[in-house]
Amino acid sequence: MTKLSVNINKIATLRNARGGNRPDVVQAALDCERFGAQGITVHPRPDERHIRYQDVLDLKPVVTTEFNIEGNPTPDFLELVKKVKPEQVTLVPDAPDAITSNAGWDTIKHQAYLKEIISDLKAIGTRVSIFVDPVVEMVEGAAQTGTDRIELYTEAYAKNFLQDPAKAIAPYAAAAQRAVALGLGINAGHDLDLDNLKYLKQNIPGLLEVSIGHALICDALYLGLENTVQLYLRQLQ
Ligand SMILES: CC(=O)[C@@H](O)[C@H](O)COP(=O)(O)O
Ligand SMILES: NCC(=O)COP(=O)(O)O
Repeated sequence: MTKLSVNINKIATLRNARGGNRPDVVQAALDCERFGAQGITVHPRPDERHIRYQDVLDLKPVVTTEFNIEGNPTPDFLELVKKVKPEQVTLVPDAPDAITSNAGWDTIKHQAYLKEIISDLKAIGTRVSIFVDPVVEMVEGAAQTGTDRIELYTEAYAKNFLQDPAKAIAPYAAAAQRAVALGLGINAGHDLDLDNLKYLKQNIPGLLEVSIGHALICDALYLGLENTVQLYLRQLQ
């Protein structure tokens, strides 16, 4: 079974646009769960452009599915994660000014750095996933860090899917096969949508979780949040 974790970053983007509490991020998370989402993902960036650290603190006591916190493991981020103790933390190498996540970890160059951070996070009982490109050597490096899972960075897949699905999925299938052989759990995310999700699911055996935000929230503007969550869930059946 592949779980759908709804990333609610863009709910917070809309809320922050006017300075009030509309839409209510906590209520949106609870509604996504009520509509069938099996997880809630947030990515509190250093500039708090969307999800704020306070949102994470407000969400933790009320989220009843899996709570996944994504971010670059800065001291402030790690302090927040250790305070909240989510079911999962997903480490990404984003620069503070990145417009969005745009690369996976170099798990060979940063292996010692990641190994130490992952050990600390696992010690608090949080599952750790790290964001990686679909490159077998990066998957092999990830296995050496002690991470529980990898999250395959699917921007390239999404970009190439419409033109040539088989070519787009090939590196992901190879990376996933190596990950399974190394005992790593497989998550995936970034730019997944209603066009490309089913093919990804069909071609990545053992895919445990997809975290989807931008396209899902955009779709919900036209199709409604409840309907949209259930449309995404149907792609994973
Ligand atoms: C890691 C990843 O690809 C996404 O989870 C990321 O959180 C998207 O960030 P923005 O919502 O800021 O684009
Ligand atoms: N880890 C991917 C995620 O949480 C959402 O990415 P996107 O769907 O907003 O591109």
